[in-house]
Amino acid sequence: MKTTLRALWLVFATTVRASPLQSLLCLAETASRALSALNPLFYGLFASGAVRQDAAMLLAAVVGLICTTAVRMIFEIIGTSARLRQMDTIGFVFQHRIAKIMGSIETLDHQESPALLDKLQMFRDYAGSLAGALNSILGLINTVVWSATSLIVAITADWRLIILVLLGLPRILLTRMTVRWDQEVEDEGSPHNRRANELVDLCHRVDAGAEIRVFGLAPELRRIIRRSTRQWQLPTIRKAGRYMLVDLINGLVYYGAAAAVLGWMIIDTFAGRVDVQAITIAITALGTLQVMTSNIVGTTKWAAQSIRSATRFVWLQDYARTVHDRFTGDRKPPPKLQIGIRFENVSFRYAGATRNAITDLTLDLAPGQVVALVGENGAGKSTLVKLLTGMYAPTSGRILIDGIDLADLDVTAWRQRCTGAFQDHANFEFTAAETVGLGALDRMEDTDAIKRALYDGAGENVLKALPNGLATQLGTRWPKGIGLSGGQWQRLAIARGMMRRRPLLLALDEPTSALDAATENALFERYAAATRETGRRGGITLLVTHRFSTVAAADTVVVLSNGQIAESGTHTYLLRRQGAYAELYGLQARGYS
Ligand SMILES: Nc1ncnc2c1ncn2[C@@H]1O[C@H](COP(=O)(O)OP(=O)(O)OP(=O)(O)O)[C@@H](O)[C@H]1O
Repeated sequence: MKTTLRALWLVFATTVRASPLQSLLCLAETASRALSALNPLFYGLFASGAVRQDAAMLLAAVVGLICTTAVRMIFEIIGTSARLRQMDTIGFVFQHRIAKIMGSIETLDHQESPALLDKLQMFRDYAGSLAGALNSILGLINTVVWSATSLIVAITADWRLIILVLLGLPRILLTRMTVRWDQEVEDEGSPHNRRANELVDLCHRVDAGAEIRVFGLAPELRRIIRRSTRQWQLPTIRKAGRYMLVDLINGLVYYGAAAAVLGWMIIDTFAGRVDVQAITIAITALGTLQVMTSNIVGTTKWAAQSIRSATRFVWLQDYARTVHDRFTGDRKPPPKLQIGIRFENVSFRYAGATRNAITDLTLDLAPGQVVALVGENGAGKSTLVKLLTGMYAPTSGRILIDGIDLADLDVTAWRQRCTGAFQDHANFEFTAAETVGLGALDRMEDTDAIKRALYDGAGENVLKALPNGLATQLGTRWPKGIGLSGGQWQRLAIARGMMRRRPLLLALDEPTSALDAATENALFERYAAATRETGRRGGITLLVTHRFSTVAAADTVVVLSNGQIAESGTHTYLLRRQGAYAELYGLQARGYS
């Protein structure tokens, strides 16, 4: 209930604040529509005036009808245009706010957890109704006012019309049930809709294009998309059948009863017990009462849909706030690391996973050290990097940055002191200068800094190959855009990581996987230089790699296995120890010889 009230307030406050004039005009239109409920009264007056040949009654009825119709029409024209403009404005306001919230969520859970993704999909599917939310609520208020007026007009004409009103009640009461059905349909359909959308997206993605063609996946993908779309729509189709049945039964009962009541009134009219004004109002009110029920049902469902969307918006706000409160402290990172970084009994399990990715891991990283993390696929190397950059919080244990729990640090400030290149780096399709410069927004225009970062990331050859140098647009999907190889993109990503000059943490998560041997060598020499600089400033370089040629130069090598430390020490120590590291090293050395 509290959430619903917050949702209503959100809709009201956002809409009125963003478009006050349009809100006022929409309200005026709503009020004017309620006037049409008086029409049966004027028809009755007209009929009575005609029978009695009373010119004053006739005139009053005609003036009344013209006035209500004219006022309603004028406000309808103004209101429709105001509503359309308002929906545009509010749609934009909400889109902007959604993008802002999504961009501000500090962690990655919402991009990986199926339950959260389904919820977000549902939110996106119905977010459009937020734009018309205030209007839907005004529509409901209008219907209620109009219905109340119609009821009073009908009942004062003849008490028997109460029977018809009562017959409309079950349908109105059933609305509660149908609103619940709507909610169920949305919940049930959303995972299938998400799957269909993602697969359609996959079909358009360049990186999936080759495999889709080589493996002839198109028909299979089409089949899954069709099936998912059917599963998404099936609840709606089933629901439509149920609605039709409910409406049919209600309609039959209502019109059966209406015929009986009307017949009864006609008999009374002929017997002189009911006057012509009352029977005219009754006949006009018959349709009105049926429309009234449909309107109440329709506008309630529309308003309920809008409130559901607004409630989901509130949920998104709360989710972002909870993540913020849980993951962001207010302490600032130190200017220079004195003690270093400590993983203290850290365990971590991904949302929905059945086992830990990291289990009870304790590890000290001293300031100025180059630490290499090695281990088989799935050992937990990238997870450690993500924990260290605050993308997730440990399930248990702590990560201490110079003695301060990462949970107590302002994560944005901490990230500003981190840099690196990531295994699943992004290919930002901007100009080459921007693609690299994004690594330090405050120096995006600094060409010398960008060139230096390119040098440090062994990316100067990429620059030489670009027709317009740093001004070259990257990505063939854009006019005059240039296509790059995987290795070239990777070198730009590394250069981006080199833009930040004084990081406390330089995290390089398999930065050379797509590079050739010569580039890799050049890169390592420059890493060493960058690392020395990072080290002088008390920074730590964490290098995740499968290539042991790099590992030998590290101060400490940590071998991970199943989310735990199998062994650690210098390269020489580990070779002497003849454990897992020595075995892996030997295997790779034999592979290259
Ligand atoms: N987003 C995720 N959700 C659930 N489980 C995940 C997720 N990412 C990784 N895992 C699991 O966590 C474990 C550690 O994965 P991680 O990516 O850290 O390994 P890694 O050592 O970096 O592997 P690789 O060398 O292949 O990159 C694996 O068992 C993996 O299946």
